[in-house]
Amino acid sequence: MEEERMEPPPPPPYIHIETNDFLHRRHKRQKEEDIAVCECQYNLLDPDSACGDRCLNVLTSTECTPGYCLCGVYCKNQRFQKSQYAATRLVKTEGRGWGLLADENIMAGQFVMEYCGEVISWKEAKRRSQAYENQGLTDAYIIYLNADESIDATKKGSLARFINHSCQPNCETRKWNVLGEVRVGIFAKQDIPIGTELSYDYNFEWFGGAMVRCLCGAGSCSGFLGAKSRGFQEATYLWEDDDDRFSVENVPLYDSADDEPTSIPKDILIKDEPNTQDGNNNTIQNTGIPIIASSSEFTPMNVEPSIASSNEFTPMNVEPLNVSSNELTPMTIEPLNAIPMGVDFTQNGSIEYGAQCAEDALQNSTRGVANLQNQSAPRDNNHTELVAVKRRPTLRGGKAKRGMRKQLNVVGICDRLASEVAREEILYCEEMKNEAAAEIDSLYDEIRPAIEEHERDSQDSVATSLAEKWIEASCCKYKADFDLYASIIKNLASTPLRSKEDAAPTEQNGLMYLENGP
Ligand SMILES: C[S@@+](CC[C@H](N)C(=O)[O-])C[C@H]1O[C@@H](n2cnc3c(N)ncnc32)[C@H](O)[C@@H]1O
Repeated sequence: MEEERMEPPPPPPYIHIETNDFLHRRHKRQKEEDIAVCECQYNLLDPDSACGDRCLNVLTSTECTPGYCLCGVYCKNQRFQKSQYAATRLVKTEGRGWGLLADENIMAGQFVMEYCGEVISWKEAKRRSQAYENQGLTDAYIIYLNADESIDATKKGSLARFINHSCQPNCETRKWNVLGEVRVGIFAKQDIPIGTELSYDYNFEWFGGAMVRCLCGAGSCSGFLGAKSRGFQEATYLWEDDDDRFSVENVPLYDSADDEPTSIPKDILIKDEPNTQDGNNNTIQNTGIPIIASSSEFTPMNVEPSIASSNEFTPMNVEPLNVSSNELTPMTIEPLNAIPMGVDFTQNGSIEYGAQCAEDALQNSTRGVANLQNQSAPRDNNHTELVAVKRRPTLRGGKAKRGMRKQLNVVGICDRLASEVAREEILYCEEMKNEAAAEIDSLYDEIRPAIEEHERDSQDSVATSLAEKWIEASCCKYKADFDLYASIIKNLASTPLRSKEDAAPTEQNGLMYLENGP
């Protein structure tokens, strides 16, 4: 007698959508001048002529705009718009909740489906992520869309929300420009036989959530979900003791025999499937479960021999300025601030000269540069006031707020110098320093969005050309600082001084004034 199979409880309800729901802004309307028109012309004898791999729009991950493509109805480059999804089915997995199987043979490069959900701001994503965690939700569905926005498929989403993570995935996410909006698609990285579980690497897309031990079973498994994502690095949480889903004992042992692609024989699937793909905004209620495989018989992941993932992020040292400008180099950039070389103020406002002071300053300056080169280097915020990887306080209007520090009263110093030439030299150096500082400030406005984008979405890097400009401007600023301080020291040491009474500086704007001159 056949043993009765226990039906797993259905997935928690969610609203099924097949286009993104914009919560914090309107859907962009594509302007006519922004429409990219390809040069394809449909040729009956060559189906690929209608916006296949050679189409200029396809090559730039842009979908053709209906009415503007000469191939008309034959255009094959409107897959997001037409929801041309691969056939898939839901399955209950062992230890990883629900997952999605290929329900047809999927070809390498094929568009599998769009990751749809609610488009929310990055701030809201952070808030929601925390709220979900507080509510005890262990499954996280928020992914990055771009520098400022995320897609949350927790309450509303497409079937892509069920695709689990693997450290050796058979799919990947790709961003496409569709009618002026960026949309995230799941694409097959390789041929995927029917019945194989679909997976992609969450590392670069996942916003994070409760820290979850990865059960993908791959030989090169990184141990945790999104282990390389920023969400993971920022995480401070631990999983519940009694949540055996995340316990070490339940991590499946890797056996290379499991590397063979597995598929679920159709006859073990319970055939009672509500159609979750037909149309938008269908609430999937607990009543209808898509085709479900018994968890005990299901060997889900199609694990491949261990090869380093090509999109693995490796922080790089910043090379000298002769790197080709069109190369993209992931890096952390820290704006550099004035570091007095050999001159400093003591608490009572007097100037101190001396080798130790100069050496400290030099060390701090070198440390600032070292931080540019090595992301993991400890940060010394005393001397690197604007640290790109941290959110900084801003003034109204978005301008960076400079840290409160004692300033060199150049005018006061010049007042004490008897020589006009010496005064002019110092004032000239100060002007150079101010120009270099202004250059850094204006460059910071340019580089900040790029840094933030890089920060939030490791796939996007700060362009090397921009990084080069930043490094160059930082070096100029260092040099200008150095020249100014060197000039002050030289002239103070070698030029006659005026008496304090003649020069007595007054206090202005809370600036420290030279009181204890020789
Ligand atoms: C986008 S959801 C995927 C669908 C989910 N399994 C479900 O039942 O709805 C991501 C969540 O699935 C689980 N998950 C995905 N991949 C996993 C893996 N390789 N190991 C363990 N849990 C995984 C984690 O709880 C994660 O937060």
